[in-house]
Amino acid sequence: MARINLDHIRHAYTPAARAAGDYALKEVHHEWDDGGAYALLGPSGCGKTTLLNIISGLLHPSDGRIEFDGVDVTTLPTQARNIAQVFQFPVVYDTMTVYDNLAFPLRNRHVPEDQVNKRVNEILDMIDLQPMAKKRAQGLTADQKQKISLGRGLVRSDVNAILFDEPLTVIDPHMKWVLRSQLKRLHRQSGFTMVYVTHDQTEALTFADKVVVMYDGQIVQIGTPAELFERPSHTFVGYFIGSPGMNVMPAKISGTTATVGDQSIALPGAPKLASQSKLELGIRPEFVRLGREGMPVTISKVEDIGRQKIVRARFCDQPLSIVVSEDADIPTDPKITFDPAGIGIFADSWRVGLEG
Ligand SMILES: Nc1ncnc2c1ncn2[C@@H]1O[C@H](COP(=O)(O)OP(=O)(O)OP(=O)(O)O)[C@@H](O)[C@H]1O
Repeated sequence: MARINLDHIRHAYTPAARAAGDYALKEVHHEWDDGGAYALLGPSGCGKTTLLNIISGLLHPSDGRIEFDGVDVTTLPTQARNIAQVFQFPVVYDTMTVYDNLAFPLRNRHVPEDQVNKRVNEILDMIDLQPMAKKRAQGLTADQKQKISLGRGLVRSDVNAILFDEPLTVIDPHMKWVLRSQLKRLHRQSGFTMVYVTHDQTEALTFADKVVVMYDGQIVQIGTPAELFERPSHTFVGYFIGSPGMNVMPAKISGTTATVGDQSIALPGAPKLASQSKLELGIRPEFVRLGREGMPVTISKVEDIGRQKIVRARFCDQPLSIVVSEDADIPTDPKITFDPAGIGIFADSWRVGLEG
């Protein structure tokens, strides 16, 4: 397993790149722990695959260096990086049996046959394909084939890292849940360094210890699922993580008071603002309290989602979502307050600290 050091990496697909906007991947400078489970999460086109391909060696970055355990691998081809990869669509040898497909990476490295047998059987149990071990891969369904691809990615125990590129896309929803939990368990048992690309927040949050949120070619935050929820560093993280996402509204700040429309909101401290910039107040729907006291809102819709209700409202001419418990009373003259612990102030989309 390896520690992965991304040292001032940038990548542009156009050779004459100059401006920041020319780069599909803007500067990335991070060190990822040996044995960590990282999910690269973000919308289509934000640069996840570009970063993954730089780690795997399919792509050489325009600038910067990449190291595995302190060894510079920036210009090494994929084969020389000792990694396993699982792609979005199955890559299997149709004429081989399921067993032989899984054994292939081990036999290729001359692992003794008794160890091959032990390891392949462990993986067959894990991906639930033991009954099909002797069948040729040819007649299998797409999700069975993808399970073989996943198994092949996991079968070796001597790799630097395992890279997954949206590996559960073709898997049916129930099996997706099962495989996600198994991957998590396997990560805990094995201590592999894993990097998992997805645009699905549930996949990222259940799989990863650390979620790497990407937006517009940048990493906007690396954090545990709880950190991303409680302290989003960027408004994008606020509304991409969580359902519904964080409420973000334009605000004016004076000392420890934020003003939204004609309403004044007391802050737990004065924001440390450097210069005039676009200022916003962010608050997750779970931290908005609905009752008979506070600031007036107009409710447009109440959605019952089982144990909770989502109240869609307007506050100072801005859309506002509120999460309340399923048995909560919805007042006829609704008012809201903001839990100070849940308020964030953002300048040019980035969270600013509060004094005190
Ligand atoms: N081979 C290429 N040549 C030119 N531009 C590319 C190439 N590959 C990707 N891009 C561009 O680079 C940016 C980042 O793409 P990338 O595939 O890394 O994003 P992504 O987050 O993985 O998206 P998706 O989830 O859709 O795969 C996009 O604007 C994309 O159009």
